[in-house]
Amino acid sequence: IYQAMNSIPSLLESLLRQSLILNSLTVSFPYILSAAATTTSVLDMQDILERFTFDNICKIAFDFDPEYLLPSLPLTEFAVAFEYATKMSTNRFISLFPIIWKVKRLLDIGSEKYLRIATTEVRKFAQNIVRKKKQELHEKSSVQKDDLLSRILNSSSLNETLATDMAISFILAGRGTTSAALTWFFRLVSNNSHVEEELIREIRKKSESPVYEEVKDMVYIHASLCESMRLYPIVAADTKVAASDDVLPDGTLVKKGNRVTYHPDAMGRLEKLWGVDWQEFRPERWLEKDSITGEWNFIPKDAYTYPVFQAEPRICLGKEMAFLQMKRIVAGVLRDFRVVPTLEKGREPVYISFFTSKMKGGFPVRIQKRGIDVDLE
Ligand code: HEM
Repeated sequence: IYQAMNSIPSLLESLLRQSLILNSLTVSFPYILSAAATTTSVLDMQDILERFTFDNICKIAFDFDPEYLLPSLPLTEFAVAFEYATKMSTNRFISLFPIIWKVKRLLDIGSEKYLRIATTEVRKFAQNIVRKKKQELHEKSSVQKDDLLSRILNSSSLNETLATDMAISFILAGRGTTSAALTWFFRLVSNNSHVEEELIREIRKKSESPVYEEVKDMVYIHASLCESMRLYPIVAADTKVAASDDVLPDGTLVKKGNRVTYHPDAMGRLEKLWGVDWQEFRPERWLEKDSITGEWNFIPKDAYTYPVFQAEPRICLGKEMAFLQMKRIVAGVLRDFRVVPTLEKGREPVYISFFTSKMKGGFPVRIQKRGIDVDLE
């Protein structure tokens, strides 16, 4: 399993590279945005992005399209169950009196009863995918399948339970993360016209359907995404349990079994790390202008200053893929559309966190079609 895990980052990246012209990005997504641009109706951008990234991760990880991003925006029972299960599991973590949820679980009542129903629903969904995939591989053993699950099932002897757990992990890791990151990104960009102009300038230097190398090369988008995740990290706080006694660099004693939590949301707002202008959304803090060519160069921060994807040895396995996917979506959306939040002036969206963070109540926006060259003047 460990061997299979090690190959995941490059595998994910190459799978996304092959399907860079993502189906829903070329069909459903522009259709929904174009339709919204012809009316004054309000769209929940967070919901659209969640549907899109869910379809996308299922396609890449399992070669299965659940079609949650259709113009009809179908009801998503699985997504509701998944959301409920993550929320209630987080509540268990932060509960002051764990005995309460343990008793409820024992008696199968209240929130614990609903959690059981929701997790059964989630498991059933993932189990179906694994069973179908096994069947498919059995029937067409000579056919080389390119999705992640096929490769993992082919290269290791995972039992069904473990394969199902892995499928659920991938849905959890790939669904709410990039959609939440993009939600905050579009919100920040809509408030910062100079950033938006610089983004459009970069996007318009590339082709209309940028290929892998062009997407990789979009450094201003990359810096803007890093900057927006500094202010609104997707995993706001992350807890570890000490496997043995240890001493932290500042001398704090950590006993075996103690919990230690680090807080990327607090770290991203520390003056000591980011300077007096830490409150500003300023992608330029990640960039340097080449004195000869005038082009931007991206200057990464070390993972301990910016632990948004955690750090080695358990760094996010989907990091490169996530950037590639998010950059492609940003380029696709901003090239043609302007995303205009409809929150009343002065009302700030609320950042909430259940395992992964999101915008409370969704991100209501109007979509406007962008003029060809009007916006850059
Ligand atoms: C903006 C997007 C993302 C962010 C900010 C992010 C962040 C993180 C973080 C903080 C962890 C460590 C969690 C922990 O161990 O406590 C993690 C783990 C992981 N991520 Fe991501 N992630 C993102 C997108 C993705 C995507 C798209 C995938 C691919 C499907 C992915 C796959 C994984 C996997 C498999 C792990 C577990 C690694 C391990 O336990 O060794 N992530 N991610």
